[in-house]
Amino acid sequence: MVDYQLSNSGEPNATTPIAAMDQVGRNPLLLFGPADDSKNAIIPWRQSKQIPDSFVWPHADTHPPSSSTTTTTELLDVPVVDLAAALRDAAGMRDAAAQAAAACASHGFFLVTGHGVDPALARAALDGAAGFFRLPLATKQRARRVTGSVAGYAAAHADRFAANLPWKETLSFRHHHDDDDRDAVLDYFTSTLGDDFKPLGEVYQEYCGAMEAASLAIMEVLGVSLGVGRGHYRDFFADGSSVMRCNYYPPCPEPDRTLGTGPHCDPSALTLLMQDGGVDGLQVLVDGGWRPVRPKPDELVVNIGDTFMALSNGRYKSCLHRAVVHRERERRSLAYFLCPRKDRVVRPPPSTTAPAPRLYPDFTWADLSRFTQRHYRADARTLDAFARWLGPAKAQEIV
Ligand SMILES: C=C1C[C@]23C[C@H]1CC[C@H]2[C@]1(C)CCC[C@@](C)(C(=O)O)[C@H]1[C@@H]3C(=O)O
Ligand SMILES: O=C(O)CCC(=O)C(=O)O
Ligand SMILES: [Fe+2]
Repeated sequence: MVDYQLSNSGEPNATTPIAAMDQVGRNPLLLFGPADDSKNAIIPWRQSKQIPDSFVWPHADTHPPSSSTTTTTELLDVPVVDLAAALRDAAGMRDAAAQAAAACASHGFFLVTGHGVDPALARAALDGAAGFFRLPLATKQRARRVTGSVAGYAAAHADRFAANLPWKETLSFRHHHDDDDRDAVLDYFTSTLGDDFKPLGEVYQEYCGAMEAASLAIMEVLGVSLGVGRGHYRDFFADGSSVMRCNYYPPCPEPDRTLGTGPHCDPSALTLLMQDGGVDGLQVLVDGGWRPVRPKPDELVVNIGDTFMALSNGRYKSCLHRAVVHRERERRSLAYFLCPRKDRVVRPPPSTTAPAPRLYPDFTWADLSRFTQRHYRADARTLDAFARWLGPAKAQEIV
């Protein structure tokens, strides 16, 4: 357990994380110095009153807009799975598995409580993201994402796409166990951003560990719910190569014409999402309508992704979701994308396929990750497009 009390590293300025001392002695706040929007103003898309054309999304994707008062934007009554109860005894596991099964078979998402993530750690991770995105662009660019890699800082993905740009900045990094690297996240922060970012790297190293532990516990529940036992999926993901992403959605002058994240299914297996302080943004497509999801502060949002849909032979649905933005309010979220080790073969256990036919060919996470980083922008149809991309030879294997 790291102490979130950060040490002062040199003169405080807008690029240097500094400690937030408090009387209690364990204040998780990370402060990066005063917000200085003049430094961020060099991000051209945040300057004018009208959004640039490249940020305008098709009507079909933005409709109904976030400001709409139609009934489709009513909050959803989402099942809440108590993870602590599931791990405590057989009755708790039975209840959790039944709730998860119903949610995953219909729209692919549910909420989780009892996940064991220290609230101070969660606060430090959320505040750390707030501080990072307030930094001058030049500092954030030290971690600039390079083509083909999922890791790095990206402003609107403008380096990758020419149209339908998302109104967001992101910082992503891998959480993996390759070569027994126990501190992959921490090493990423110090090697890309510099030693001043060690405290922030420590926070995210520990946060990723907590997210992984919660994800593996959820995998036990999903294994029970699909009748393949607690260990099947848990073991499959135990040495995973996951991705953590901090999302920042700035206020937007025309929120109804753009999106923070367009309609998509996550290509990964499972997503654990934490949203910051009371600003709605995540919407899930249920029965043809976009429905906002507003968890309580101690709840995580869990989405099934394409890789788990394949691992359950389509019995569990990859969740179709999007994130809307606001005129006055900024919003942050933290997403932990659970992924298998890169070379693991994604193949559903036999009991999920018989008598149903196999729906997707065998693939590795390395292949699907490459597909989304180099060939196809993940959307609502990634898995089908990927199966076609793998080619007829692969398709024949599944008949
Ligand atoms: C493997 C990944 C690709 C994306 C990041 C992770 C998991 C989710 C994917 C993404 C968020 C789905 C929507 C489109 C995307 C381009 C985005 O808006 O960021 C996707 C990510 C990506 O390719 O960077
Ligand atoms: O910010 C959100 O609420 C959702 C983000 C998301 O869907 C993603 O990063 O994949
Ligand atoms: Fe997503």
